[in-house]
Amino acid sequence: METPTSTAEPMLWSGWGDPAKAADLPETLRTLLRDMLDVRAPETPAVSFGEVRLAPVTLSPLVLAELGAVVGAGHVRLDDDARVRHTRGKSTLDLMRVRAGDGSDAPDAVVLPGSHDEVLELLRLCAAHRVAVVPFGGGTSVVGGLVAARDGFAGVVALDLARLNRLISVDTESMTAEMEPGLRTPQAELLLAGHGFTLGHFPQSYEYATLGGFAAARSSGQASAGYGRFDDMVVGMTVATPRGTLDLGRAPKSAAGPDLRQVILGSEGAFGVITSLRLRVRRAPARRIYEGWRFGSFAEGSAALRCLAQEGPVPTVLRLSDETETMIGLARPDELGGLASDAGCLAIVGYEGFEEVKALRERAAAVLSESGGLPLGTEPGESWAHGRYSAPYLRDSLLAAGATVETLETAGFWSGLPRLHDAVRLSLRSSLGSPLVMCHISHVYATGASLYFTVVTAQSGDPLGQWEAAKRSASEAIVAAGGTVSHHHGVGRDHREAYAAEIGELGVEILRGVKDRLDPRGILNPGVLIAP
Ligand SMILES: Cc1cc2nc3c(=O)[nH]c(=O)nc-3n(C[C@H](O)[C@H](O)[C@H](O)COP(=O)(O)OP(=O)(O)OC[C@H]3O[C@@H](n4cnc5c(N)ncnc54)[C@H](O)[C@@H]3O)c2cc1C
Repeated sequence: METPTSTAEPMLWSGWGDPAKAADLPETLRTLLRDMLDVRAPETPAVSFGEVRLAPVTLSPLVLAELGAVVGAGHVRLDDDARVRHTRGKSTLDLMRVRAGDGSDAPDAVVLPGSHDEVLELLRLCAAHRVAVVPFGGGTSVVGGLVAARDGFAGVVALDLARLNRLISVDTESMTAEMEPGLRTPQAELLLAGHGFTLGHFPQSYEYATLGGFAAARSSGQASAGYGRFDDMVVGMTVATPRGTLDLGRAPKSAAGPDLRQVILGSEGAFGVITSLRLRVRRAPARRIYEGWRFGSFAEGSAALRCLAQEGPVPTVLRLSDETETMIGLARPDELGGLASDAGCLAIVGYEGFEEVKALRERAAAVLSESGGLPLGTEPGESWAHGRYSAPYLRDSLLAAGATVETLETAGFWSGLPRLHDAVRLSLRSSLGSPLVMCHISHVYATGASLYFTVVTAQSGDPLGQWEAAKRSASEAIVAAGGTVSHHHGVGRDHREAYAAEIGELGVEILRGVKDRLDPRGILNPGVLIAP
């Protein structure tokens, strides 16, 4: 059993990430916002921490004492700091609400269990007292996955899994590691590095998101072409539910009926709390090379990526920015807003591995060249790798400057991708007037790919309503164009209606049936995934 030696700084309560890394807006971006989007400073600046309005704690002292008896009184927190930091997630809407002083979704208490058995006991108590429970990993949900419906409940607790942060064991022969859900990615990587392994999961939320959150929301990292999505990495898991324990995954693959792991993956805390994961690991690579390729158009670049995804060789990182994103420089955060003069679309192609990297790179280069790509060398790739986690810090500065910036993502089959790309852009433009809409192919498969959109627009007098309406219509456009409402962010509350449209009434009934069996009193994340 190994525990991490370092923990990251607590996340900024009103924005993203480590407060020490707050980013100023480059002058080029300020000009762009003013001249292109007519962005003006907001009339009301963000509130200070002390001005966030929290609802009074409704949980009775008796219930709080019982929770404390399970985890130890020091692990039940009622202070404003803990409550504010466990209010919602990190979507732009979440940030706007808290910056406006709205702490109405704050949990009554934050409870930190230290073992699977403690989680089981907490769930039993909360069911008995009808207390809603929000499993809380890194708090980086961008789909409203951390907001519980309060109606009919005696109160809400955030079940923070940070103390479940051990590497339990490594099976070097099977190349799997059993790890606890509260491990943040840097901690997990550090522990695995001690054994020469890596997970290879590098989402943009890398610094703060946890293993449990990745499994619960079916996350996908920036190197998914090579290492796979997080749900591909999960070979086993233990889940605490109000009805008892589920131990899933006794073999890598099985024909023994439907795979119940798939019921828990993506269930976003609505069916149970993941208390340990058995994960496939890879040997930590000795070589990493990232490079840039330019294509004449998004269509040409997409065809090249499809060719690699279908015929191989498949690089570890494979992404392609559309013309607008290439022009703004989003794929090269160090030069953001510099308005690249050469037209076309930038692809970032990365290789991680060992001796085979050289040959792989040569074979992939031949395919990319034959598909019309122009090699740009490693400089754009290194620039991308250097700035890959910095964009979320800029979002805070953009918000403060009066711009709404948000991302949304989908996936579809290759044949439907152009239609999906057009449909989302059209919908965002018709809702928002003249926003800046950028897109890249973020994850590729043999049969299709994921499209990841970044939208920047001037804030209206009601920025929350403005984005809610735009997001609703974009989700409808995605479903109508045959895409999925989420490739890797999950459902939460924000995508609930669109998800229901995607799976149909019968699909929702199946989920409701599972929930009723595992969580008969409906205490787990009420309102997330399916309507309460
Ligand atoms: C700036 C930014 C960048 C992002 N980039 C990416 C990206 O590149 N790729 C990507 O996939 N996602 C990305 N995300 C989304 C987010 O990081 C992922 O959804 C991630 O999986 C959430 O992990 P978390 O630990 O923060 O979970 P949380 O946000 O704490 O929880 C997410 C959901 O899972 C539930 N949950 C958490 N832990 C458990 C558990 N142990 N058992 C059961 N349920 C649990 C919660 O109740 C909630 O519904 C990004 C988010 C932000 C803010």
